[in-house]
Amino acid sequence: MEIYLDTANLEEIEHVMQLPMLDGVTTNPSILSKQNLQPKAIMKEINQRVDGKVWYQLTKDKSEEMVNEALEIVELLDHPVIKLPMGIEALKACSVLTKQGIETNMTLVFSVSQAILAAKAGATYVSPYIGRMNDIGLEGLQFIEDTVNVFKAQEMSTKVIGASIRSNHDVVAIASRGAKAATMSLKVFKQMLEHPMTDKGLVQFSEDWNVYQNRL
Ligand SMILES: O=C(CO)[C@@H](O)[C@H](O)[C@H](O)[C@H](O)COP(=O)(O)O
Repeated sequence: MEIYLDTANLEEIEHVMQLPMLDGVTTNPSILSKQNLQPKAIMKEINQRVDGKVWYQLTKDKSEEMVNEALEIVELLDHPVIKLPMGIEALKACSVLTKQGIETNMTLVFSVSQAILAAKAGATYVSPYIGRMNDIGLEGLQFIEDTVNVFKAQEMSTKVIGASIRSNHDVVAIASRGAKAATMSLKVFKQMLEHPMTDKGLVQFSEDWNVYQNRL
């Protein structure tokens, strides 16, 4: 399973990016807007700190402009993934970028039919937003399962990446339903990593070891 950090915060990225299980960093306009640098400057800074894929979401409306924006960003990154917000113009741009060998992600996908169209346009990934679906009473996990099943049945190679993930339990739930990737905040990543019983066990082992060493 691919695991991404959903952030443009350089301190957060430096804090964990050396860990080998992280596959890169995903961003979107809201995430970038929290920084005080121009978007291209932030993307370059992220790229310097990440040994993996760096995802950038296009901001233009028309497919031609989207393709041009994507090509400018691709120049700046070692392993770019271009995110396109679901829509007719994005589908057109996606297919152009795919034909040029650029990895793409159709984001803001909220129905299986949208996911099918994204896959047909050649998207490398589609992003269902689990948290935001659950917030409005939709079944985020069922959606992941249905999309994975349709892709399997149709032999479509597009991967499902779970986005808008709110806890480590969401990560496990989407993994067990066949999502190939997840993107999450540092908080959720830490939830995946840490457990109070691990901490308690470490303290106990260390105390027992010290007692044993002092006795010898
Ligand atoms: O779509 C991707 C990655 O494919 C993400 O970067 C995605 O934009 C973010 O996970 C969401 O915007 C975060 O959603 P939320 O936590 O604000 O509900």
